[in-house]
Amino acid sequence: MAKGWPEHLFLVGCGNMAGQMLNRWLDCGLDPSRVTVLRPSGGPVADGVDVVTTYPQALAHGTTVILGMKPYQVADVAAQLAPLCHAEVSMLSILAGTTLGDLRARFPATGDIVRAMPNLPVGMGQGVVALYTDAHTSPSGRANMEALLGPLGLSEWMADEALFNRVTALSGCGPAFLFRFVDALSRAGEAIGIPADQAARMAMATVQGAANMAAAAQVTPATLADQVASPGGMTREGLNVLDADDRLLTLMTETLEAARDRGEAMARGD
Ligand SMILES: NC(=O)C1=CN([C@@H]2O[C@H](COP(=O)(O)OP(=O)(O)OC[C@H]3O[C@@H](n4cnc5c(N)ncnc54)[C@H](OP(=O)(O)O)[C@@H]3O)[C@@H](O)[C@H]2O)C=CC1
Ligand SMILES: O=C(O)[C@@H]1CCC=N1
Repeated sequence: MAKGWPEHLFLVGCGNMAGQMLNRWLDCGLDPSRVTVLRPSGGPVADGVDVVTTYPQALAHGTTVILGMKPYQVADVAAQLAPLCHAEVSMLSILAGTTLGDLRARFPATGDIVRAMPNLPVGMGQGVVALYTDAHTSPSGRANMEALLGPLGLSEWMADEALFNRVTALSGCGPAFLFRFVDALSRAGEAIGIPADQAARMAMATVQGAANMAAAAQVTPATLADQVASPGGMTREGLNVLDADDRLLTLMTETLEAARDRGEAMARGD
């Protein structure tokens, strides 16, 4: 690893998620000539990045492989990729519901293997990346992955792999849940009579401003909500709807549980 970047980066799949990661790395100074992307379509990725549709003859020492295809493709990919892997190859998997043990079994000769769960805002350097590895990964391997993932946003090691599907539900899937919320806020505004285009603009700007404020605040989001709500005023009436029988909390808990359970089913091969 030189200056925080791997000598070579080999991405297997580069769609919505891995594409955001790569864009951020390139924006932050990764030399595109170090990057090879394997994607069946062969479509271009970025200036200077080599795109291939078949596997190379070998992977050079110092290569970091990113598994960025769909989880159900791991068996097909391993059949072709595992023979190329060796102790001087590191691997970062972003496959949801695919355990480290499964990866070690499919890529037994690989050196360091790290499981990561990013989310889409990594493309802006404002993502969240959960990480997990085992004792087979060297301290330098951990440090190298931390350096690679640093430009993507907040990254945190999980102490227990059992937490991985749970954190995937929260931060990996989380952007989709927030996008739904923005859409619902906008459509609810329209439902009470605000012109649709204005409701959409104002909902988006409200969420953006409120999220930025919450991130910078010295108090919790729960306290901030109370600061908006004047006693006897409008906000309190609205919060009473969200809070009745813990309605919003229950909805969010059920949402995360459903996503978590799907990850656990995927890990069982269902
Ligand atoms: N989307 C998200 O928000 C998140 C996704 N993930 C994980 O990221 C991974 C990819 O998801 P996402 O980016 O949404 O999916 P996409 O469908 O956008 O991208 C999949 C990529 O895999 C490539 N591909 C398809 N078949 C193969 C194959 N047989 N061998 C190698 N590559 C192949 C595709 O090639 P081509 O470009 O040619 O079509 C494409 O580049 C998943 O494992 C998912 O669990 C993790 C966190 C968040
Ligand atoms: O939906 C999925 O399975 C992946 C995992 C997190 C976000 N997308």
